[in-house]
Amino acid sequence: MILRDLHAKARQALDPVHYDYVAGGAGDERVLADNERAFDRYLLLPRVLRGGERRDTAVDLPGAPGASPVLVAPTAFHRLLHPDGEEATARAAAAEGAVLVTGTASTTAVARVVAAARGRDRAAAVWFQLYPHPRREVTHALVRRAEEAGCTALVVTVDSPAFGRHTRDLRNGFTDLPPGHAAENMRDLPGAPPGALTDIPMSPAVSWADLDDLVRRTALPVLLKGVLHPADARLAVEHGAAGVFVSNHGGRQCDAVPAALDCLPAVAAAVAGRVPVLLDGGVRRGSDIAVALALGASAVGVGRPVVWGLAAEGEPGVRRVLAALREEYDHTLALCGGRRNTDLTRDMVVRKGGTW
Ligand SMILES: Cc1cc2nc3c(=O)[nH]c(=O)nc-3n(C[C@H](O)[C@H](O)[C@H](O)COP(=O)(O)O)c2cc1C
Ligand SMILES: CCCCC(=O)C(=O)O
Repeated sequence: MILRDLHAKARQALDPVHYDYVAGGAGDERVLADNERAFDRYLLLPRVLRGGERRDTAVDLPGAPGASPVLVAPTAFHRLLHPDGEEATARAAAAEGAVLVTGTASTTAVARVVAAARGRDRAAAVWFQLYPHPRREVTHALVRRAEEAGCTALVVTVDSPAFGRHTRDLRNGFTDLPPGHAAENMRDLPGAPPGALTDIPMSPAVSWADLDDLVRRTALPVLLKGVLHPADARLAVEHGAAGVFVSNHGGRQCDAVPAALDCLPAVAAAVAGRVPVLLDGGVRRGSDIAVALALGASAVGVGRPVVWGLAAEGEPGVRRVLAALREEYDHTLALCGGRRNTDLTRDMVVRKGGTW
């Protein structure tokens, strides 16, 4: 309910073109719709008489011990959506104990984002989402910026060998950031001065060799974001990834893929507990988190709900979103007879209308 209210408020507050940028997806927005709908296809089967007075929902993630199971997924251009921008998001995430995945396409430089988070909680974990650049030296410069800023992991987005065709943006002609906004992490790097959306270049030539190069080059754990095929999940582990995000980019890339949730069980089986599996796409309720964790995720990311909270109310809005999800999840865990996240097991999820 809180999430729905904040979404409505954000819609009122935002320029319709910017609203469409956030809300929209690729193609006919089939995947966008299915990400949320997928959660309606799964139900929880609680266990009884085995809970406890206290619950512990914290999870140990790479570079983020004792984190909330709800992460802030990377979303671009926060200053476009609220004047306090990424720094407000960072303070809110830190206050709620949530890992912030800050993006390459940030309208605030990564050093300032991390400083804002650490100003609120000295132990706050900020991960840097990286779009590998077609020129390796630019990728390396971005990684150095993230390392120097104090990020504790890299999240390499691998579902974007090409820019997504966002139907609403094409219709609205949304190609440039308004004056006064820029992708600050790209500043003073080789390439065009950052102002157009496509100044974050994406390359179909990025390969596993580039991942190997990154893993060799940085001491930070490297996670992959945008893995759907179990064979790729296996390769990711073999190439040294410290975690895998099952994600279809919120329905913004290929509009003919399964819902993220539907890909989770096979990816979790392929990874077989060797590294954490995370999921994003369509998570809107505490029970969605419980279903994802039961199907093999260690934690979930939320994208649009965080942006709606930011656009509607700034830092307090983001806090409300993260707190509501965490509290609802904790309540669901209690109702399922669990004390820890790992008490939610595969057998406690059934398909609607059927059983196992
Ligand atoms: C407005 C917007 C911007 C995004 N920008 C990025 C980005 O820069 N890098 C990235 O890896 N994913 C990006 N994503 C994808 C999110 O990280 C995430 O995968 C997706 O939003 C999750 O789905 P949800 O919005 O249903 O929670 C973006 C998503 C949205 C909605
Ligand atoms: C312009 C950088 C890409 C942002 C993005 O990933 C998205 O809008 O989905």
